[in-house]
Amino acid sequence: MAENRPTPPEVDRVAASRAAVAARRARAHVKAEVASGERTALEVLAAAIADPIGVEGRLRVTELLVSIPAIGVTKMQRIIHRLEISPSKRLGGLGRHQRDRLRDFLSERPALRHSAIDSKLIVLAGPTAVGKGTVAGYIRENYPDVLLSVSATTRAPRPGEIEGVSYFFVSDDEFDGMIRAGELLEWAKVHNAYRYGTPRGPVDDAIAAGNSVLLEIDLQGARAVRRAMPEARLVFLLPPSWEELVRRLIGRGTEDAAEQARRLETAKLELAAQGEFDYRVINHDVGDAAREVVDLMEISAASSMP
Ligand SMILES: Nc1ncnc2c1ncn2[C@@H]1O[C@H](COP(=O)(O)OP(=O)(O)OP(=O)(O)O)[C@@H](O)[C@H]1O
Ligand SMILES: Nc1nc2c(ncn2[C@@H]2O[C@H](COP(=O)(O)O)[C@@H](O)[C@H]2O)c(=O)[nH]1
Repeated sequence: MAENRPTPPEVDRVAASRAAVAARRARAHVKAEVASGERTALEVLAAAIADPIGVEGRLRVTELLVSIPAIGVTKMQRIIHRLEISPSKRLGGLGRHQRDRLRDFLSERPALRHSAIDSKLIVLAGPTAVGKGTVAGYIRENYPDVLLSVSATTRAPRPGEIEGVSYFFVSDDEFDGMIRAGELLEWAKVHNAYRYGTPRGPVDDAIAAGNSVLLEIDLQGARAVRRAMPEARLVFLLPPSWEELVRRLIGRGTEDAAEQARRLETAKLELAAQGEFDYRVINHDVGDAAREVVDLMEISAASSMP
């Protein structure tokens, strides 16, 4: 059976592919150790410096960074750009200055060791014109530590609304594409009219980085988030009275009479569902309501106010 034996080049190829699999496993093991906190990224960097062609030395900088619980892909890309390190660089192949910059970065940021458990996801819902957008805007202006999710919508911009700040204004086809690509954490057709959805990426990144996130969405969206992320805290914003709600809707003047009537119909259903929420906040005064919502994230105003 000697003729069935692999010829020497084949033996080389088999051995090389086994070695590659073993090396990949070893690198995965190092990443798991960093992710679980068994080893710090600094310790891994030190091992790579001591042995540039060992397991740690073969690890890419990008792989090391995303193993750290507080760092998602977007944040990692920002970090390597700032440290002027190419995404293909392995730890063992870093130049002295790059190595020093990475070491300084890792040692100066103890907060990076915090896990996603520190983050808070707050969902702010409530009937039309209660002031959700106004309160969320106040939080964006005055509490910069809170990430305000920017939704995608198929409705047209209102005067003064800004693309990428108020919403991502997309066509029906683009919205379909986002759903198909799994880019939305939740989405709903609101007031039986247009579709609205929460882009998943920025929310995941913020939570992975230990930051707090606020979603200002409708009741259907709040229910969907509760199913997907049971740790989310659901806040229902209430008007001081029904009459005041109608006054705010009409006073805003952004909908015609038919749309106002449709929204008030939805509002009755939404008000009836307030018992499903973890907290209720009455929007008498915008600043007070915003503070109550932020307090639920346990972010101290002193550290958050500019
Ligand atoms: N505390 C408040 N006191 C008085 N007016 C308010 C208060 N909060 C918001 N408003 C006003 O109420 C109107 C509706 O507010 P806003 O557009 O923020 O509501 P919304 O809940 O986001 O509505 P929708 O769900 O329809 O988008 C706006 O004209 C806003 O200026
Ligand atoms: N389920 C979701 N609802 C959303 C989202 N973004 C906004 N909304 C809600 O839509 C209505 C109407 O908003 P408007 O700006 O047209 O007045 C309001 O209740 C919002 O809270 C979302 O991403 N998902």
